[in-house]
Amino acid sequence: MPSCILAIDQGTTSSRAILFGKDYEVRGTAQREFTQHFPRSGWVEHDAEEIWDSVVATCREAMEKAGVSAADIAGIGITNQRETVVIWDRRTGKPIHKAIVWQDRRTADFCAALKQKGHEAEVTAKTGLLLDPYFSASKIAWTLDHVDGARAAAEAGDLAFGTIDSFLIWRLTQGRAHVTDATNAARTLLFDIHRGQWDEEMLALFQVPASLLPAVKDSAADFGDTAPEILGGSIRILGVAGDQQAATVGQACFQPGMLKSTYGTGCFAVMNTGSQSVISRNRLLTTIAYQLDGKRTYALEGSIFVAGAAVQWLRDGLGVIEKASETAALADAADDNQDVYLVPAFTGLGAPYWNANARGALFGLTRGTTPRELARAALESVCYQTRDLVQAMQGDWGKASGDTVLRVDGGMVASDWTMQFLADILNAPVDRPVVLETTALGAAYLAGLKAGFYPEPAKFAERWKLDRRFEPDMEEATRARKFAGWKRAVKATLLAAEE
Ligand SMILES: Nc1ncnc2c1ncn2[C@@H]1O[C@H](COP(=O)(O)OP(=O)(O)O)[C@@H](O)[C@H]1O
Ligand SMILES: O=P(O)(O)OC[C@H](O)CO
Repeated sequence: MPSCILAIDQGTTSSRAILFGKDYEVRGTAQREFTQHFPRSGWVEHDAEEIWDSVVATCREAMEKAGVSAADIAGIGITNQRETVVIWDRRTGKPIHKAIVWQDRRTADFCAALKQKGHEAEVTAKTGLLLDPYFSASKIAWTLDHVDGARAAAEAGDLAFGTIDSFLIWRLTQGRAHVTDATNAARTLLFDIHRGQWDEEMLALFQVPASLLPAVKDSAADFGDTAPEILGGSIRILGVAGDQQAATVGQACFQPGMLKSTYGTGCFAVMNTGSQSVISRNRLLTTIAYQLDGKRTYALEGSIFVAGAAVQWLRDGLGVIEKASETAALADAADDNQDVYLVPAFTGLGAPYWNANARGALFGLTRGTTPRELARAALESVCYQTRDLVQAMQGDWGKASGDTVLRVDGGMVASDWTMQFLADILNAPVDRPVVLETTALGAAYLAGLKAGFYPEPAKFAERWKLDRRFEPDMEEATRARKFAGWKRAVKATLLAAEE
């Protein structure tokens, strides 16, 4: 009898494999970071081969640690960094270019030109997204136009496009399945989220041949079987969702109005809006939260490109910390009389500003500014950005106001300091669950649901357990002053990005 589900969480900075048992307990886990390539300002690439190696290695390691074999695994759930583009040759399975990562802004001009021609309204109406380089379509077009012979090969049907889930499934099934799920398709700018189909007009607009595209399935579906030699036996792939959607599932945000925010490299707030696809008036995205039995559940999403990445910058760029966890002590010791703001627009600004040309800025520096104030500014910037998103959501969805409770997860929520400041600046409670690996859990749940290993959503929701609730504890005047300072800093950053 199978005793667990294997979740593959292929994130922006690392790949993880986690085995979950019948009671959602973690039976084995492995994690591997991989190389980030920054070939030019605003460009971010990954080596899809390195990603593949990291995924296989972590799966094998987690299985070994848990002492399980392929026969013990009821199914695999895959969750992934979204939008990132891999294009490979169907004949060899080899990528034709490095993966262009969601953070990459190289197609900013291409998107701006389409916007200028007035295409954004139709794009948003169909896809729920905006004309921004964040999403896959312009990155696919770029690859086809910059790799020798790629466009001709695509037109001849020799190439395949996929987000990371799709690429991994292709490799795991040794080319037998070219598939994705609706949540990942919904991030490409090529998918009509209302009809649940690839859209001819979007394909024409972005000059993407239909022959490149994977088949789109439910989030809990039969995605193919792994080739036996990879994990020591064939395992069924039964769940797939983009990582933010998987976290929404993992946090059991199944009711309309429920809101989660995940703090990894970036930060993504997703609110379930049920069967209703709410079109935002505040520059949020409309997306698919999950699709089960052909039925789509929609969500509003606010996407911030830099959250934990600001902490990584303190560590790797400035070298002022050695470990991410040092930021809390530094922030605690920061000088209260210095109002230092970091606007971490390293790869532009996401929701609700959507400015691909903006670049990061620091405000309020004095001779007395030290790494302490920088660390505090980095942590605070993540919280200010969340408040921007929550306010935008409240504007779009009245019910999320007042008694909003935010369910948080992701690597950065280990920071109590950040979570307290988040509650303070939102003036709302912040709930951190016991299980922080909600992304992987969500993917495991989808696979387990399909396998009949896990029960229906309502039962799954009952197991959600609170680790700690952070209650707001800041004077209104302080909150207002600090947030007004943030707004001024953003305004100045946007001004500096104007030509
Ligand atoms: N204690 C901490 N304080 C602040 N930031 C942290 C802490 N622990 C981890 N982080 C940040 O969280 C991020 C890692 O989160 P994770 O969910 O693993 O990201 P991803 O899935 O995007 O790779 C890193 O950017 C790291 O800097
Ligand atoms: O890898 P993460 O957790 O930062 O998530 C990346 C998002 O899916 C990008 O849209």
